[in-house]
Amino acid sequence: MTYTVAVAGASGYAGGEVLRLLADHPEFEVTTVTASSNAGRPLVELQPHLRSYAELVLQETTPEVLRGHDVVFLALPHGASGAITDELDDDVLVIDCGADHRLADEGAWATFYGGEFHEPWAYGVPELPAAGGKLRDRLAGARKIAAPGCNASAVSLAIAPGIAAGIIEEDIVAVLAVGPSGAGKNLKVQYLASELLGSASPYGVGGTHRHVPEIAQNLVLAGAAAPRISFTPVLVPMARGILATVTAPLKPGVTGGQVRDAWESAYAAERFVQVLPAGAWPRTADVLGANTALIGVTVDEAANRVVAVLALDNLVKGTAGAAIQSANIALGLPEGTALTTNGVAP
Ligand SMILES: NC(=O)C1=CN([C@@H]2O[C@H](COP(=O)(O)OP(=O)(O)OC[C@H]3O[C@@H](n4cnc5c(N)ncnc54)[C@H](OP(=O)(O)O)[C@@H]3O)[C@@H](O)[C@H]2O)C=CC1
Ligand SMILES: CC(=O)N[C@@H](CCC(=O)OP(=O)(O)O)C(=O)O
Repeated sequence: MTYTVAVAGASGYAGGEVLRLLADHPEFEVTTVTASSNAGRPLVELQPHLRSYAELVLQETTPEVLRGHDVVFLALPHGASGAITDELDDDVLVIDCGADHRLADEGAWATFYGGEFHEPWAYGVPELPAAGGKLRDRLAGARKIAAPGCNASAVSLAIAPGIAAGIIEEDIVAVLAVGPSGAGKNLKVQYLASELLGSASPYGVGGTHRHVPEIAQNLVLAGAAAPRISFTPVLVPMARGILATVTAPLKPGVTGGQVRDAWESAYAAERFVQVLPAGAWPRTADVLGANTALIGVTVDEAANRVVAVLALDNLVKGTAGAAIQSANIALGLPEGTALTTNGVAP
């Protein structure tokens, strides 16, 4: 069967990546692409690397334009999708790459985002441990899916095995090296090459970053009671990629062997989340363009902390790949359709 697909926000980074991956999807046919200020322009003017879509012209992002498709991917700024999703039919599969349908806690939404609150949807990180199973179970048959924040998925996937196994304290410290494409095609001065190159620049420091409540929500799903999360992202000069270093204290008596077992068993059956052999550490260069998250894990004996290091591509496993993987699950298609574990190197 062929599903007709609309991609809203197709002139942006996340929408562009959805399109790049969907070009290899045998069951999805993209018939409509939309934008805002760039509506009316040919898609390839904005996305010159997407040659297979040469015939498509960006339309306005309205419910009327998006209606009539089997699947709609929304890659709009947060706050812009809620009004549109309210107008689409219940049986249409909608995957929102923005934050509007991620949080269940209205208070957290008001604190970290503000504006109108929208109901939470099934969360698009299939491999996350949740209540003895995986979030994948909640995506099967879903028609409304919230794709994750890229930093939130990196931190959550890195540390959730320790929470699910009950072997770490709920006192998480995460420091991330992140590429500027996570911020979208943003014209802010801090994303200029002259500001980024040759520097590492922290932002969202001190518990203020919007992904803190999203990570907490994920870890509660994995079995935490009231996790404390210290989260510090650092912009570094690489176009895309996240390297998350996440640590937490071990509960008394927990051994290195138990840690390795917890991480390996959590992801043993997963194709897109892989735990590296002891002593091996992931690099962002190994996951660029791939839907893979790679994890290295060890115990720092002197500090009595587990140290998990995870690399993913913010635009693939952190957004567009997660969105497509989740859509595949929702429709009962092979989960990895149009997705690869192979990166682009060097
Ligand atoms: N970049 C990343 O790594 C990740 C992004 N996301 C999320 O994906 C979404 C898109 O992000 P990203 O692609 O990075 O952002 P971009 O800024 O690159 O793209 C934004 C897109 O939305 C369109 N747009 C802007 N304003 C409006 C509006 N008011 N109504 C409708 N469309 C509008 C733009 O159109 P035009 O070009 O015409 O202005 C463009 O197509 C965001 O919610 C983001 O948080 C999630 C995880 C990771
Ligand atoms: C470099 C940079 O600014 N990155 C973004 C990542 C955004 C993301 O993951 O998406 P959502 O906004 O949809 O949550 C940030 O840290 O906010």
